[in-house]
Amino acid sequence: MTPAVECRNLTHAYGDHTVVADLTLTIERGEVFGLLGPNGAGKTTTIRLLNTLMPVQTGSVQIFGFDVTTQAMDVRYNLGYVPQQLSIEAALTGRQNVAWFARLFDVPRNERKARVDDALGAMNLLDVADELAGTYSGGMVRRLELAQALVNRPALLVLDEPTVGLDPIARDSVWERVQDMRETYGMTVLLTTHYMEEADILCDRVALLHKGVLQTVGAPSELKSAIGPDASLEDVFRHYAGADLAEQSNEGGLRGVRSTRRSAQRMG
Ligand SMILES: Nc1ncnc2c1ncn2[C@@H]1O[C@H](COP(=O)(O)OP(=O)(O)OP(=O)(O)O)[C@@H](O)[C@H]1O
Repeated sequence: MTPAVECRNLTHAYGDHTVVADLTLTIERGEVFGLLGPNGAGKTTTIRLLNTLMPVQTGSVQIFGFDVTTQAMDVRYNLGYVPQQLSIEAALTGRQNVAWFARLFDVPRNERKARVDDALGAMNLLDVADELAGTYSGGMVRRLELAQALVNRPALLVLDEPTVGLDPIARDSVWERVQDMRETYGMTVLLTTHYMEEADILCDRVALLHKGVLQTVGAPSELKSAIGPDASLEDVFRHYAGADLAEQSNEGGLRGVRSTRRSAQRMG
C-alpha cells in the first residue's frame, strides 16, 4: 500500500542556510510518527514542505501517493494541519470557527452541520460551541484547533507542537482526543514535540533531526535500547544533539522558557 508520507532527498535552504539536508523518510499509514529535534533543527520547515505551505526546492514529497508539487490540492484534501501559531478567530464562536474550516475544505453543504457537530463533539466542545472562542481556556483553544483540522476527516493529521504550553490535564485531554480520532478513523498522525516523554508514550516511531540532518529513526524502544539498557528517549536525544540540548537545558530544559514563550504567543 502507498505510504502516508514518502519524502525523498528533501533539501531546503533559506538563502545560503540549509535547514533540511537530504531528508529521506517514510511514514506508514496508521502510524503516530514524531519528528523530534532541538530548536532550529528544521522540524517546522519539514512540516511546511510536506503540507504544501512551502514549495519544495530539491527532492520530492508524496502524501498518499500525491505529489506535493504537482498535486497540491489532492494533498490538501487528505490533510489536517494544526500549526504552532494560533489558528482560531477569537471573535467567532467555537461552532463558527469549525464551520468556517468546513467551508474552506468543501465539506458538502448538506453534511456540514453534522460534520461540525461531530468534530466539536469528538473534542468535547459541544457544551461551549456557541460561546466566543476568545473566552476559551488554552486547552479548549487547542481542542478547537483540532476540531477545525478534523472536520474534513483527514487521512493525515499534522500537529506542530500540539501540547506546548498546556497544563498536564489539558495535555492529557488533547491526547485522549487524538487517540480516539485515530482509533475511530484510522488516521495517520505526524507531530513535532519537545516533550520526550510524550513522544515515548504516544509515537509508534520517531525521527530525530539535528541541524536539518536525520540522525536516527525507529521505535522509541529500539532507539533507547541502542543507547543503553536504562536509557530514556531524552538520553537518545542527548546522544545525537548533545551540545544543543545542553544549551536549551540551561534555559530550563526542553520544557522550559521556550515553551512558555510559545504558549504566551499562542494565547496572545
Ligand atoms: N522564513 C525563514 N527565513 C529564514 N530562516 C528561517 C525561516 N524559517 C526558519 N528559519 C531558520 O531555519 C532553521 C530551522 O527552523 P525550523 O523552524 O524549521 O526549525 P524547528 O526545528 O521547527 O525549530 P523550532 O522548534 O525552534 O520551531 C532555523 O535556524 C530558523 O531560524
